[in-house]
Amino acid sequence: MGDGNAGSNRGLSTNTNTNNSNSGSNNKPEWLQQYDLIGKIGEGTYGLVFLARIKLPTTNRGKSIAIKKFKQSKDGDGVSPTAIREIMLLREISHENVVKLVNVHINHADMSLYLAFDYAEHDLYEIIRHHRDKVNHAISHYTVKSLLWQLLNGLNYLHSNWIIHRDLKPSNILVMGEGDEQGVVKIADFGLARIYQAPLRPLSDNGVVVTIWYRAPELLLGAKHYTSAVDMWAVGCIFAELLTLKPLFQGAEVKAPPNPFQLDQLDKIFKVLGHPTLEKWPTLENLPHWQQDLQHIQGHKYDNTGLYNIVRLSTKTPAYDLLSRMLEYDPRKRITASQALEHEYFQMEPLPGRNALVCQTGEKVNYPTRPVDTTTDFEGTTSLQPSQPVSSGNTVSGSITGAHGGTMRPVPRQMAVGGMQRMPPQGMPSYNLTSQAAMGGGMNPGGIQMQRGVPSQAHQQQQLRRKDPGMGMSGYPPQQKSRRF
Ligand SMILES: Nc1ncnc2c1ncn2[C@@H]1O[C@H](COP(=O)(O)OP(=O)(O)OP(=O)(O)O)[C@@H](O)[C@H]1O
Repeated sequence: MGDGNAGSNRGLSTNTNTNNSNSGSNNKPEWLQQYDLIGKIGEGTYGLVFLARIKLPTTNRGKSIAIKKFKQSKDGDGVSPTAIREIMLLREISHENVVKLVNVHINHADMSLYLAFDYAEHDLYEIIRHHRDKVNHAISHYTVKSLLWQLLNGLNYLHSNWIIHRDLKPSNILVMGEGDEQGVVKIADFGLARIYQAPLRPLSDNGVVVTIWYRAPELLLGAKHYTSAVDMWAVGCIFAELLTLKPLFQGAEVKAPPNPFQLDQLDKIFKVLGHPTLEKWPTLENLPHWQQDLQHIQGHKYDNTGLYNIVRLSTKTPAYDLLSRMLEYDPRKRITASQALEHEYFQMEPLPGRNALVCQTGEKVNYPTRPVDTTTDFEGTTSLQPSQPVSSGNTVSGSITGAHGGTMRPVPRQMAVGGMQRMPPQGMPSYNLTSQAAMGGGMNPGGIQMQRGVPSQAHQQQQLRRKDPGMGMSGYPPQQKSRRF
């Protein structure tokens, strides 16, 4: 990888062996033989996400893993040493509410990158969609509160470690399916924007559009520097979406690099919250797009529709109070993750719990498992075995189906043509990647322990139960210990 020291400096055993030859059968690169590749589960700005199982003989045998394959940058310069250092830092991040990066693999030939994460069966995008489109009723107060508390808890940990997520949105907030961690929230995708040093624009040219719906007003107005407050704005938007099942501010993105004036998105925000004033947000006038805002927007009359109307909460409720503090215009006044965890909303019944996927009564809530496209391999083009049973619950009996017979997600967020939802079953357009035959030299290949695979238990058969207080949560701030977790 050209920068093997990045890991060893962090006390990791980086394997800088540049032997890219294949070993074993099936013409697979050495590192890939640790896994059974099941199929593609998603596509984002930076690449494709695959479901795989650990198959080598260790205690983790059969464990589901999400492997995120990063595209080559447009100029084909691979992964920079700086990016590698960032990634190795991410390996040290460890918190129950943050998805675990379990391994890093590099294709030395073109420096393409594969990150292996713990697999989570659900995400907030799908949970919200399920309630909105399938069951047609709101998410329970207990579940909303438990999801939000855990999201804030993970975020508080990241912020305490000087990591700003920058791209929080429902699909990046994962929720564990069946098992010890059932119903536990895991923040995914943190730190990746920094790796690519592309804060507001994706490198991708695959038609996937980066959503701006969760973007903080200071960024929309051209702020150059991120602070942790941008994440809190996104959490506010997500909180509202959990309550209403609809994105709070659905603006249309202006696509002109770098960081253009996002008129429509700002307009959507101002319609709900009113136009910000210099009195409430004094540093507003220093923002690069403020003048444009004056020209384009200030003439508009914003009849403040009222956030409370949209989320249908009385302004006197703690839930509304917390939400409005998250959606405070001035980032310096916006509530922090640690303050939010202490908010009255979390002190009152129903108290948040560790397993968010149960009702307050303890009854399980069933959500569909992730659809898996078993026809797409790591190259994004060719066919895997046509139909494999997917034992984490994704019993796949076709090319793009889920356990409940659903198809791949319909066009999500602002997904444009080329996103997986519009993918024809035959596969995806290919992109530049050295053939698997050239792959190898997995970084820290011993990073995960493996055993020969056995199928994992059938999914969604066990009754979900609320976990006891204080169960095995790592990294919780001391003041949270008395909570139900
Ligand atoms: N560890 C994981 N386990 C299970 N699914 C995952 C995991 N990480 C990501 N996913 C899923 O894979 C899909 C694509 O994720 P990815 O992060 O690449 O894109 P995104 O979040 O949809 O968009 P973007 O990359 O533009 O932010 C999403 O549905 C996401 O929930």
